[in-house]
Amino acid sequence: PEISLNPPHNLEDNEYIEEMCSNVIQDMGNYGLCVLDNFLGSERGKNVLAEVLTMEHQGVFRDGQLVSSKGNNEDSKIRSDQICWVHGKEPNCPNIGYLISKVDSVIMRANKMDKIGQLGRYNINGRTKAMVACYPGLGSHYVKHVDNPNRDGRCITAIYYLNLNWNVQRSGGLLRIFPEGWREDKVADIEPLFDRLLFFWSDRRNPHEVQPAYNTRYAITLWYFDAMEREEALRKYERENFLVTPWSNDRNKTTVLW
Ligand SMILES: O=C(O)CCC(=O)Nc1cc2ccccc2cn1
Ligand SMILES: [Mn+2]
Repeated sequence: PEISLNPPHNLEDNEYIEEMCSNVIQDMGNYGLCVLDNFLGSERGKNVLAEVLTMEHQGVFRDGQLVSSKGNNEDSKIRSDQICWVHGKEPNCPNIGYLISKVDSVIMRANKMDKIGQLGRYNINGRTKAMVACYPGLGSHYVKHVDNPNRDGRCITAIYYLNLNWNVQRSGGLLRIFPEGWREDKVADIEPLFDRLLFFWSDRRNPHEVQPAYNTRYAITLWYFDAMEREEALRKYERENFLVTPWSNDRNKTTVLW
């Protein structure tokens, strides 16, 4: 009989997705974070990387926050992440679109499958656009912070890393998460490895920082909304007519609802 080599990444295949979702449910329940390696497989992963590199060459990245490396004089300032928001339906990035649709299906599936855990208590009904980030490798870093400290509606952060042959000893760029409730001296050190997908709760449970990077470091981030929290945030912000996307001063709409 034909030996069917199960392709390493049959993301089209339901039972593969189901198995992945039970990992997500379990790890989010136990640790508040979850790492899925080889998420797309190396070929698809490289296609996504190629699209990000093309964007970078086209100069679409907007300079991120300014962080001063030494004194505060202008020339000593280095840019931290450079970012660009992508819908995923743009004609020039079908592979970023494919990545987004696969992350969406894992999150939506896990949200429905989870009957007892925290993940099942959310009603995940949308997300931000994809934030493509590039850290220039000049020691650029990201100071310790919480993604959603004030209930703006975001419940899960999903980060897809694109860095081929990344070596933290040589290149730094480690993501260090300080999960609330873990012992004081325990942290989660996540290497930004190629084709790695990371989920973590976006709120105060997961303060995190990016340590200085010495090679260019690429990542794509999606933030998923809980319907209820997002609804409350929109009501609250509209009353105080705050920017309803406190995470980005990106004028155009950065939210997508299913
Ligand atoms: O690249 C990583 O490993 C994580 C980096 C990271 O935390 N990025 C990030 C980027 C952000 C940009 C705007 C507003 C809030 C933000 C919060 N977090
Ligand atoms: Mn963050």
